[in-house]
Amino acid sequence: MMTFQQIVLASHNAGKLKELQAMLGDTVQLRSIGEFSSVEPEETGLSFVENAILKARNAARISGMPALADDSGLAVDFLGGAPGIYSARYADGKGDAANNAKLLDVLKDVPQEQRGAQFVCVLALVRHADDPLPILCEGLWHGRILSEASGEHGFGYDPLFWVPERNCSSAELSPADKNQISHRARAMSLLRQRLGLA
Ligand SMILES: O=c1nc[nH]c2c1ncn2[C@H]1C[C@H](O)[C@@H](COP(=O)(O)OP(=O)(O)OP(=O)(O)O)O1
Ligand SMILES: [Mg+2]
Repeated sequence: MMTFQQIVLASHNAGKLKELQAMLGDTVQLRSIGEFSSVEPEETGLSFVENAILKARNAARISGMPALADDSGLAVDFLGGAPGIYSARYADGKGDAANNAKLLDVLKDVPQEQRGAQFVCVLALVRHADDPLPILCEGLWHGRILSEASGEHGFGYDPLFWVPERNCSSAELSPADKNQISHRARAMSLLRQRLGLA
């Protein structure tokens, strides 16, 4: 079994840090890569797995610590899985509000029953920068894209993501509830099992 007291989180996204730390509990402390560097690596991979590994290795190299990365995004059925790994860059780096506005616009004439989508999360944990055996865990969350934004919690595409099992948007869920059922929660549950924390 691997034990870690501190892991560096290879993410500059404060929403992810908050959610992942809440899921991990206080046995493992996540430190933000932002404490070590403000430079974000270019996400050149073609898959969530590749980008998660790339970010984890980069953070381990910079910090000298074991590193956890989260590569995640929204895969919309009608768009053949787009924006997918490009979710954060969908509106050319203009941020969450612009990404959401673009998605609403692209789907404006698409009827309800064709608005299915999945949130995807891949977690990659490396013990050191050159680790030949990263731990990889994936989680999916099925829902639908709303035709207007709703809710104030969460981050990213949460206001546009309808959660069928709760009858509300992901941004209307309490943080604790989202952390029980989200794509990230599913991936983290697998990771906790792999680390012997579950
Ligand atoms: O629970 C979520 N609720 C709403 N939106 C979400 C969620 N999970 C991922 N997303 C969206 C945000 C971003 O548009 C993309 C992740 O992109 P991704 O590159 O993995 O993260 P990021 O650039 O924000 O931070 P970083 O790469 O430093 O970890 O998917
Ligand atoms: Mg990113």
